[in-house]
Amino acid sequence: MSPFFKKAISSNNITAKEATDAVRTLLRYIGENPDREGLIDTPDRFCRALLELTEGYSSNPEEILSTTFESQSDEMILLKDIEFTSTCEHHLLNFSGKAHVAYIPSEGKIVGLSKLARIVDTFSQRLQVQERLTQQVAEAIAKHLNPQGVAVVFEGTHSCMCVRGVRKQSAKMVTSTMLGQFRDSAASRNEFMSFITKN
Ligand SMILES: Nc1nc2c(ncn2[C@@H]2O[C@H](COP(=O)(O)OP(=O)(O)OP(=O)(O)O)[C@@H](O)[C@H]2O)c(=O)[nH]1
Ligand SMILES: [Zn+2]
Repeated sequence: MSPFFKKAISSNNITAKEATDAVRTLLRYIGENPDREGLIDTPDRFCRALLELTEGYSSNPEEILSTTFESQSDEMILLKDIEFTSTCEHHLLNFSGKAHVAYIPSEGKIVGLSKLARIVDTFSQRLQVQERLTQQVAEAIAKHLNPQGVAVVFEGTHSCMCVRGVRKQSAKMVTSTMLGQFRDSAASRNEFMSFITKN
């Protein structure tokens, strides 16, 4: 392993050697030889990939949503079909799909559209279950923008159900969190649902 990578993957008081040794153990656990040519750099790559997939732990939702703009709008603002990719905390396997995020501003306080996608990334790039991911995105927007309502839907395909276990390739999990006006008003909820189901 190069000294650069040794330094790069030390994290949370765990040294690169401890982390890569753990992966070497797992490789031996499945009957592989971690010293064969094709696997020699794999523990290092795996640790770097895992850090990359969980870099949302070091991103701060409050900071992302801190730049706001004034607008007279009090209508629903929706960003739909936001690709997300996350890691299931039960199996450490990928789940991914699309998220749809809407809010109804209050006091004319809006955010740049990309920030909604950044919030999705922040919480996706952690070990997750889809229900909590959905709720965290909605609650972060509710907390930092104080809007009249927030609606969040995630549609995800879980590798742990596709490539192993029950092996259902087409099954999709759909989760939603509705807050404020989207929870209280069927009309607002229906408007949101009709937008996200339209092409
Ligand atoms: N509710 C929920 N369940 C999830 C999510 N991701 C994975 N799971 C499920 O987590 C469960 C873990 O169940 P266990 O019985 O402990 O694990 P397992 O023996 O590997 O289960 P199988 O996947 O059924 O083989 C499985 O049913 C997975 O389908 C998620 O985001 N939300
Ligand atoms: Zn899983």
